[in-house]
Amino acid sequence: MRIGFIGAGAIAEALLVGLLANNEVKAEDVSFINRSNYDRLKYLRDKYHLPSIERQKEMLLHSDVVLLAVKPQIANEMLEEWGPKFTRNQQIISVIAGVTTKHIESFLQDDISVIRSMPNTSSTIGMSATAITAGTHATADDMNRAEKIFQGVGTVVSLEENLMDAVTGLSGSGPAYFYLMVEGLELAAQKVGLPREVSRQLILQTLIGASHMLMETGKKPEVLRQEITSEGGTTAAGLQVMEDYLFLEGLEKTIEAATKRSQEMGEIVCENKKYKIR
Ligand SMILES: NC(=O)C1=CN([C@@H]2O[C@H](COP(=O)(O)OP(=O)(O)OC[C@H]3O[C@@H](n4cnc5c(N)ncnc54)[C@H](OP(=O)(O)O)[C@@H]3O)[C@@H](O)[C@H]2O)C=CC1
Ligand SMILES: O=C(O)[C@@H]1CCC=N1
Repeated sequence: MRIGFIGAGAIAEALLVGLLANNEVKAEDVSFINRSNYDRLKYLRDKYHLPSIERQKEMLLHSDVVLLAVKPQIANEMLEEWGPKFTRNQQIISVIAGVTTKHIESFLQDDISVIRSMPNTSSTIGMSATAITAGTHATADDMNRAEKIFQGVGTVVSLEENLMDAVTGLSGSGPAYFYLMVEGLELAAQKVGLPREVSRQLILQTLIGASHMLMETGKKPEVLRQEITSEGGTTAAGLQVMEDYLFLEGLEKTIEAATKRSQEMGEIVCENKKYKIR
């Protein structure tokens, strides 16, 4: 399989690392193009032993799979340039937040297969939670191929497109919510006297342990939480403060806001409105 990335940023590199590590693709079959950052292309070429930058440029249009990985505000400009060049024997996979398959299809000449996806940056270590959805001309075989690509970098669910904004707000942005939580716990741990290196080790193992408990015991989170919470004990004291500070309401608002932003970004791009970064 030859795979070409339009957009050579953070998520494109994360996907490449995962795909190479899982032997889903060979370095010699990978190409990247971007807008102007030549140093970035050189970095990728040297680090992952990719073909020369000139060769990559030629290869891109002959890729079996073309991954669209530019920022939403660039999507229309990129689609105007590249859309008419794609052909029916290619498969387009977009990771662009908010942008619909219909919108991408409107730039293509043929009944080309388009799949919209939402991975996250944990692709770098093969631990992404990815959702994919089929455009008008994507066949079951195309979906299988996309599923296989993303399985190389984590787990994959296949969903109706109307759920993709919610996925973007939940698991696309999701790692950031956990990173913020780790940052907050580290600061809090310092305040109660724990050195940073020690607290980081304890927090990370607690996070890993909790996610493995959820996956391996099959118990519901509320059951596992209750198992830790002794009456009148430390956990109850901590959880009470989380409740007082409206932790759950905060999470609800967080996911709502991120989902809404994905919808808005999609509308701005798909309806060609002026893009505003807040
Ligand atoms: N980061 C994340 O966690 C996730 C991001 N996404 C989505 O992935 C997409 C990319 O995000 P991210 O990797 O963070 O973005 P980055 O800003 O890191 O990278 C964007 C890339 O697109 C290139 N580019 C810009 N304009 C063009 C153009 N006209 N033609 C070709 N290439 C172009 C840029 O090149 P240059 O530097 O030369 O301008 C740059 O290499 C976004 O749409 C985002 O919604 C999806 C899932 C998770
Ligand atoms: O913040 C963003 O818009 C992108 C989409 C999901 C993760 N990062």
